[in-house]
Amino acid sequence: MISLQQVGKSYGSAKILDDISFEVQPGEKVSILGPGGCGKSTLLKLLLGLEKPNSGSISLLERDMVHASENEKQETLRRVGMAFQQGALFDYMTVNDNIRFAMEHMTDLSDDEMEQVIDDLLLSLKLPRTKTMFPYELSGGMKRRIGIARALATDPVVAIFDEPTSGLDPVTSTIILNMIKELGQKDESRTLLISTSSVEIAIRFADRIILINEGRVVDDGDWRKMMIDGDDWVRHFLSVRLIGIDIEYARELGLPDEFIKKHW
Ligand SMILES: Nc1ncnc2c1ncn2[C@@H]1O[C@H](COP(=O)(O)OP(=O)(O)OP(=O)(O)O)[C@@H](O)[C@H]1O
Repeated sequence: MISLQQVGKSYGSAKILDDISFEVQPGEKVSILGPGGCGKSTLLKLLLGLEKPNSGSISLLERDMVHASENEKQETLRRVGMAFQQGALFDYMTVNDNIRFAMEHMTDLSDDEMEQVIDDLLLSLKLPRTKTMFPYELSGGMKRRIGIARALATDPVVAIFDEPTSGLDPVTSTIILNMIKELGQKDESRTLLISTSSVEIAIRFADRIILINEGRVVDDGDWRKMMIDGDDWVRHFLSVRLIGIDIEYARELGLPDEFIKKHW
């Protein structure tokens, strides 16, 4: 489904990604976690073929994204939903037209079918009244939700969300996180990837975390295991942001007993 092998990327003399390798199987839910500036967005851009790596191979839905032509990439991206952090909506289009634009380009739905999908999505987001509004009339959280709705409107096999909750308040973050999770639960075969610098968001989203630091994969697997068995940096990175949260919430998140006993 997704495979990166020994991928490296530099901008000028700055090495941004180094020897990145991992695979994601169909239906997997994965959080790509790492501190700000560690290279997460760059990694997603490479995966989507929006940028080229300096070395290594990248395959998405069986397509070699390094050597594919623009047409071949577009063909593959028709089956992929994506919402980037700065994934701005088109300012001059209404919410309806923003979502419709994606569907017109990426699906073969009829006008009526598109209308139905948009109405259903906006209803499930509790944003039906935004349909005829322009982006400048929406709050930051609403725009983000519409951006995610747009990524989902095409019913993608793989959906990729870059920092879906950054800069949003906890309540809006939870709404968005649940929205993406529900999407996975509705169709278990759908592969979902998010990137985030929030440990809490990462572990709430998926069991599997690919942990990146300074452009390298430092750990990959179940976060509960990482909390106990990871190296010093991994354990520190995961714990420092969680220690001190309410103990009930710590249990709700599913933090391992051993971890709770040690830190609370
Ligand atoms: N086009 C570019 N030219 C030069 N440097 C770049 C370019 N794009 C990204 N970088 C640099 O690459 C590094 C990684 O950036 P990237 O946006 O991938 O990280 P990130 O982990 O997504 O960070 P954040 O969570 O803050 O968005 C940063 O130091 C950034 O300045």
